Amino acid sequence: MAYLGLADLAARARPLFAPSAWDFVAGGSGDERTLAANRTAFEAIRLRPRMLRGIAAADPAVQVFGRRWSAPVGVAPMAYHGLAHPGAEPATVAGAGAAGLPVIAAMLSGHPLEDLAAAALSPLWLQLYPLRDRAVTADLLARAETAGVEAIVLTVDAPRLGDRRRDKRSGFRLPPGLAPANLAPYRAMADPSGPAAHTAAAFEPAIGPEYVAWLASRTRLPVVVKGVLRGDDATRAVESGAAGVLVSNHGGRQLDGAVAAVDAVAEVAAAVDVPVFVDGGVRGGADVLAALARGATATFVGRPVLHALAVGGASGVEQALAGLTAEYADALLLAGCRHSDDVDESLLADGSGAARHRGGPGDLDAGLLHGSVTDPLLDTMTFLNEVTERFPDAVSFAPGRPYDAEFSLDDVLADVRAYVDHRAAGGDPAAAERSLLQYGPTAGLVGDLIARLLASSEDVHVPPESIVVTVGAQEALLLALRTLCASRDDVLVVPGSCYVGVCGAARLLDLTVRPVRETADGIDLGELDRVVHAERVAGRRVRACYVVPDAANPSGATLSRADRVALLSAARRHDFLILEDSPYRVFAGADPMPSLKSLDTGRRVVQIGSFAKTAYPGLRVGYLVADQTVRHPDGRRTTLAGEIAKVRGMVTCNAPGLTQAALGGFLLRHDFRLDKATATAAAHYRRTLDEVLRTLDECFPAGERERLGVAWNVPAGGFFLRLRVPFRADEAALRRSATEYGVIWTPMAFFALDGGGRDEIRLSCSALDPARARDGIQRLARMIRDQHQS
Ligand SMILES: Cc1cc2nc3c(=O)[nH]c(=O)nc-3n(C[C@H](O)[C@H](O)[C@H](O)COP(=O)(O)O)c2cc1C
Repeated sequence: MAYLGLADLAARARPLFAPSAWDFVAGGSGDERTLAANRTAFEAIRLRPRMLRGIAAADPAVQVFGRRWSAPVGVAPMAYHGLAHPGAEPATVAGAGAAGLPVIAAMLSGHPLEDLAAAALSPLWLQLYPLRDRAVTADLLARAETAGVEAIVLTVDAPRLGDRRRDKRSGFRLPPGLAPANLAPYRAMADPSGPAAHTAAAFEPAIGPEYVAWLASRTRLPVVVKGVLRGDDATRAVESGAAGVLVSNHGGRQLDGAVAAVDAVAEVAAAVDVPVFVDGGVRGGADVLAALARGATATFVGRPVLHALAVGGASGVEQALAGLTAEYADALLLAGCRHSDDVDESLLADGSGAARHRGGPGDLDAGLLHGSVTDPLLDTMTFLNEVTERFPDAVSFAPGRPYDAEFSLDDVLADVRAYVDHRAAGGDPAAAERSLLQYGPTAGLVGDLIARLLASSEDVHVPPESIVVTVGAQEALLLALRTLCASRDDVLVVPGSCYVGVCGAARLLDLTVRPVRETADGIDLGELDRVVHAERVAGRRVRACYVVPDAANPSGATLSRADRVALLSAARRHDFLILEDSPYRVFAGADPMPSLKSLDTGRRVVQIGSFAKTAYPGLRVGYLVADQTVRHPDGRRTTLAGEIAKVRGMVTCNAPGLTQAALGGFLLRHDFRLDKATATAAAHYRRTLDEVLRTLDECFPAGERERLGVAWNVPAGGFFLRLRVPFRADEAALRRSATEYGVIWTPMAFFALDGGGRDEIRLSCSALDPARARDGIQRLARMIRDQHQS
C-alpha cells in the first residue's frame, strides 16, 4: 500500500486496537495539553529553504555514536508492543532493521532484550527506568552489553506515572500474557498488569545526578538521559557522565503543561556539546528537518511505530520508517541541503535555533519582562488570528472576521476624497489634505461625524468633545481601563465568557478582573450584585463592568431591555461605570434594542465603538464616548474624554489621519446609515446563521439532542453562537476536528475566566457562505456522534 504519511497510518491503525489499548497508546496525561503542544509546535515552525544550490539528490543518512543510520530517525522506547500486534517488539526491531534505523527497546518490553538483540539488524539501545533495586539495574546492564546493545537510555521524567485519565476511565489493564519480560528473573514488579502499579512499586522516584554518574560508571556503553526539557538539566546530566541527551516530555504522558519537546531542543543544544535527540510529535520529514535545524542530532518516533506495527507487523514498520526516511530525504533536497550536516539554524524562519540560546550580550530573560508576556492569555489572540491559516483546508467557524466580498480600495480612496471635500467646504482644499498627513488632534479628527452618527442611529446625543477617536476598539478599551482604574483594588467585572481583548488589556495593566456568571441572555445581574458586594467586603471597589449587550462575542446573547435598565440601576446603586462595547449591534436582528448609552440618564456608560464590522477592520478606527465630568482638587471640571485623550497622547499620540478620513468619508457617503451601508453583509450573516441553525436542527433532531449531550443557543443575530458538545472541547479536540473531520471552531474555554466552557465551542458564522457552513456543521455532527460513541 502506498505510504501516505504517518497520520494516514494512524487512521488505519485505530480500528485494529482494542479501544482501551488505543487510548493507552494515543493518550497523554491531564488535559493532554502537552500532547497537543508537541504537534502544534512542529506545525508552527516555518522553514527558509535554500534555492540555486545545484543539488539533484540528498543523502538522508547520519552517523550517531559511530554508527550509520539511514536517516536521523529512530524508534522511541515504548512499553508492550504486543498491544499493537502479536509480533510485538521482535517485529518492530526487524522492521526498523530493514529500514536501517535504530530502536530503543523499552525496559518494559514484552520480550527479553536478548530476543530483540537477536532480531536486530541495526543499532539496538536499551531504555531503563531507575529501579529501587540497583542490583537489578546492574544485572540488566551486564545482560545488555553481552547481548550487543549499543547504548543505554535512562528515563528521568517518571518519578511516578503521569495522570493518565483515559486509562483511569477505561480501567486499562495489560491483557493476559503481556508482562515485563526483562524483569521476569527478578520479581521486581508487584502487579505487572497495571502500568501505574509498575512504576509505584519498582521505580526509584528520587534520583539525582549521582544516579547518572553511578549508571555511567557501571557500563562501557554510552548513557543517554531521556526526559530533559531544560538546558541546565542537560548540563547536569552531561557533567554526571551522560554521553547524550534525549529531549522529551514522554509524548505528553507525564507533566501536562510541559513545554513541547521540539521547543526545548534549542536551549538544550546550546547548553551541551553531546548529541541531542528529541522525541514527541515527529510525524514527517519536514519535522525531522526542523528538529535538526533547531539543533538536534536525530529524532525518535513513538506512537506511529505502534500504528505501523498494528497495520502490517514487521513490514508495516519497515514501510513506515522507509517512508519517513524518504520524506526526510525530500525535505533535505527541497530545502537545498545535500545531507544533514547542511541543516542549520538559518533554515528557520524565526531563527529559533540553538544559537539564539547560546546567550549573547543582547539576550533578555523572559522572567524579567512584564508578566503578561508569558501569560497564555496573550497567546489566545494570536491563536484566534492564525488558527484558520494553520488548517487552510478546514471549514472554519473560528474567526470573527467580517464579510469582505465587497471590500474595495477604490471605495476607500473615494471615502478619503469625500472627507477632504467635506473638510475643505468653503475653505482651502490643500490645507485640508495637509491636515490629514500632519500630526492631528489628540482626541481625533472625526469626533463630530461620530457624534452625528450616534444621534441618528442610536438616539445618543453627546457633544463631539466627549468622543475620542481611537486605533480600533482595543485602544479604546485600554485607554478607558488605564484612566478609570487607579490601583489593583479597582476591579473590572466581566461576563464569565468574555472577549479576550478585554482581559488581555486588563492583564497588560495589572488590573484585577472578576468574572460574573452568565444566563442564556447575558450577564447574571443577581450574581453581579453578589460579586460587587464580595469585592466591597474584601476592601476593593468594582470600578467598571464590561458588557457586549448585543449579539455578544463569544456567546451570541443579547441583553433584554429590562436587564439593560436593571444593569444601569445596579451601576447607579453600586457606583460603577459600564463599559458598553457593541460592535455587532447593527447585525443583532431586525429590531435592535436601545443601546445602554441611549438609556443612560445618569452618565454611567462609557461607550466603546468599533467600525471593524461596519466599515473595514483594516482602518483600525474605533472610538469611545466618555461624557462624564471629572472634578479636580483645584475646582476645575473637565470631561472624562479629555482625560482619556491625555492618556492616549502617550499611547498612540493620535489616531492616523488618513484612516480617520476614510471612515469620515464612509459615514458621509452613506449618509450616516450604517444599516444601509452594511445591508449586503447583514443579509449574508443572517443567511449563514439561519443555515447553521437549520443544519443543527437537521443533524440533531429534537428527541436526540439530550441523548447526545448537544445544545445550542439561537441568537437574535450577529456572528456567534455557542454549542454544547459531548466531549472536552480543548485544543486537542480542535486538532482532531481539523485533521480528522476538516472543521475548526474555537473552544469556549478560551474565553472563560471562570474555568467554565469546557464542553462548549464558539461557532462564528461571519466568514462562511451558507453552503460551506452547512458542510461544516455536518462535519461537526459526524465528530460529535463519533465522540459520543467512543
Ligand atoms: C504506549 C507508549 C509507551 C511508552 N513507554 C515508554 C517507556 O516504557 N519508557 C520511556 O522512556 N518512554 C515511553 N514512552 C514515551 C516514548 O518513548 C516517547 O517519549 C514518546 O512516545 C514520543 O512521542 P510520540 O509518540 O509523539 O512520537 C511511551 C510512549 C507510548 C505512546
